[in-house]
Amino acid sequence: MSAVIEIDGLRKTFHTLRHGRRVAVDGFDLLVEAGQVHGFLGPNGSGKTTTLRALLGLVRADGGRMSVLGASSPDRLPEVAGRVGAIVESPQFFGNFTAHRTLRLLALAGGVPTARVDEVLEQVGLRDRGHERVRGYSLGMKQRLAVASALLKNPELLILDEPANGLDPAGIREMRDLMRSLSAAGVTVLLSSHILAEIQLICDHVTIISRGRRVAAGPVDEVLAGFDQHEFQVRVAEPERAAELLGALGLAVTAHPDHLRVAGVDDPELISRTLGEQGLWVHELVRLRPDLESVFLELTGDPPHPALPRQVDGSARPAAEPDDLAIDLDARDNREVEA
Ligand SMILES: Nc1ncnc2c1ncn2[C@@H]1O[C@H](COP(=O)(O)OP(=O)(O)OP(=O)(O)O)[C@@H](O)[C@H]1O
Repeated sequence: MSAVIEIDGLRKTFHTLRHGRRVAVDGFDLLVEAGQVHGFLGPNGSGKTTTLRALLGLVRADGGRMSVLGASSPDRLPEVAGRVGAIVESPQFFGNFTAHRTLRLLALAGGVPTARVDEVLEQVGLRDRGHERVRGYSLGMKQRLAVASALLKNPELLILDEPANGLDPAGIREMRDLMRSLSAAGVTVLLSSHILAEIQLICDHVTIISRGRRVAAGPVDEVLAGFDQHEFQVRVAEPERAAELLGALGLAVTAHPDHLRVAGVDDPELISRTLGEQGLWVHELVRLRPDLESVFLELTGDPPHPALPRQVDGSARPAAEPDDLAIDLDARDNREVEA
């Protein structure tokens, strides 16, 4: 498989007036191959947005090498820009415009045939609502409109920063279905998120970042398998006796109010046979598989906490920290103080 995104040893440090030096990304590596739906997972402030911005030439890196679709970034980025759709900064839409008009204007500005507008509206499931004003859209619909705008160029690679952030369960489901259909259509997707269950549902590969560093990477199943404790939940009539019997086999048994957890088991038959031979009948035996949540906690030591929604219309932007407000470090205005 060919590499679509390669990041090798990326470093970026910001300098703020109050806090001084802030290392945002610290020797970070990322490899995204063609056809992947790749999750870029990390807690708030771990460096996801900074990485994506550096990759897309929106902020200057201090070190490391990056390439997108084989072109080194940022110097040769213009050569491949037409093949990449990205939503890293929250796009602002005019509430008075319809989605159709919004996309038509973007298509005209970008030299894209306007026939593409209906296609992308169809692709993101907004075709029936395309002639309504954006003002009346739900957050999920605005997110889909943002994705539609990134799809206008028919990109081979789609980069999305927190596309599911702030969405309700129905919106998250819609976003998941959209990502799946894009992937089926051959688009490589890199999406950042701190919604672990989402990554698990949407993505086939994942890279986990913590404090600016990669802490795990690989196929989602493999990353999870590395954390499998071979653990089972057991419900049985006499849990104390059962715990003794299983403990005597060298298994790690922990008692919970209405069940036992038994770790270190390769074959669950060992549990049912051992207990059955002693007349203890198992009435529930469930394999406990690790989910990304527990992997994430173990790797980062930092529970993900729900961020404020990063809305695509900018109406509910997260409050900036007071020191950031004072010197306005928003890189989009090129007023950040770089290392
Ligand atoms: N323009 C800036 N000026 C100063 N510090 C910044 C700037 N942008 C990011 N940082 C700092 O760099 C670190 C990484 O931030 P970044 O936004 O990349 O994290 P993130 O993983 O995208 O977080 P979130 O999930 O909250 O968006 C944080 O400590 C952040 O405060």
